[in-house]
Amino acid sequence: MRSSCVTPSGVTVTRRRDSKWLLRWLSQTDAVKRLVELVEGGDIKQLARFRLAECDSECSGYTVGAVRGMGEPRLVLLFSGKRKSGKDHVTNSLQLRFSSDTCSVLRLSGPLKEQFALERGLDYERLLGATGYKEEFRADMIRWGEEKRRRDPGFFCRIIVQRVSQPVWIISDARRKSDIDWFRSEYGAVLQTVRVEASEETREARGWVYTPEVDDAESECDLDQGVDFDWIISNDGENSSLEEQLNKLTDFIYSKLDEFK
Ligand SMILES: Nc1ncnc2c1ncn2[C@@H]1O[C@H](COP(=O)(O)OP(=O)(O)O)[C@@H](O)[C@H]1O
Ligand SMILES: C[C@@](O)(CCOP(=O)(O)OP(=O)(O)O)CC(=O)O
Repeated sequence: MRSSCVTPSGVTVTRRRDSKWLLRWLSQTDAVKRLVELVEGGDIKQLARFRLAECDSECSGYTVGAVRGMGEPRLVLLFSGKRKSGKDHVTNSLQLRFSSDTCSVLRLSGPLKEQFALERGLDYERLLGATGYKEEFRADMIRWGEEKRRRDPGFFCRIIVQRVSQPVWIISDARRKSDIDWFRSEYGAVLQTVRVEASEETREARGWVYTPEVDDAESECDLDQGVDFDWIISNDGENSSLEEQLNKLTDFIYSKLDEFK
């Protein structure tokens, strides 16, 4: 679509530099109504890939955010790594390099922990943290999640991709080949796999203690072999080395975003 156009009925639609759309219209209700008409009428076909998100008043117009569900991600980075390798640290650091409109971190373990906490009367927030609380319940959570995945391998994958509005998705915690297979089948054209690695010494220094039924289970080992990762991040040494590796990944992300400008 051109960066700006006026529809036959006089609505100016402008694509802003941050890829949002500015609708110059008089009221939010009218803007929504008009947007639906435009999309349904095929007036501005490209707008069909977007839906109205939060409307904020700006120059008496309204912004329209790109929203997944109707839009597709431009890049999906699927991270994996053993526990305490630094998946959360690395994915959070990467996200901080982008605006919250651009990049979202999605966790497969999120809905798993939420539902598990509900069923067992546990503290969901504490399960999200990197403390001993999560470790106390990890083996049980693994078993619980495996049961769900056995019946439906895409169960958690489908939940986390709902209603994501950003064009860049960072999935922080693929653990099984079935996770990679699911994302490959849904988003193969824009998928990049990223492995975070750290030595056992480093992981121990971060609190890792070998635990049978966890560290020898599929959850930790399924991706040890048989996957040709697109990116490998070594998260052992100096933070400057991590920064350098993240710089390369960041450049790659921007290059993918640029392709759509
Ligand atoms: N490069 C790093 N620099 C400093 N602390 C790190 C680094 N990588 C990981 N950590 C810390 O190590 C711990 C485990 O990392 P985390 O990202 O939670 O690992 P994972 O998600 O793979 O289990 C966390 O306390 C985290 O802050
Ligand atoms: C039951 C789990 O989802 C728990 C995962 O919790 P986190 O993703 O918080 O774990 P680490 O970051 O590796 O420490 C594992 C699974 O098998 O699905």
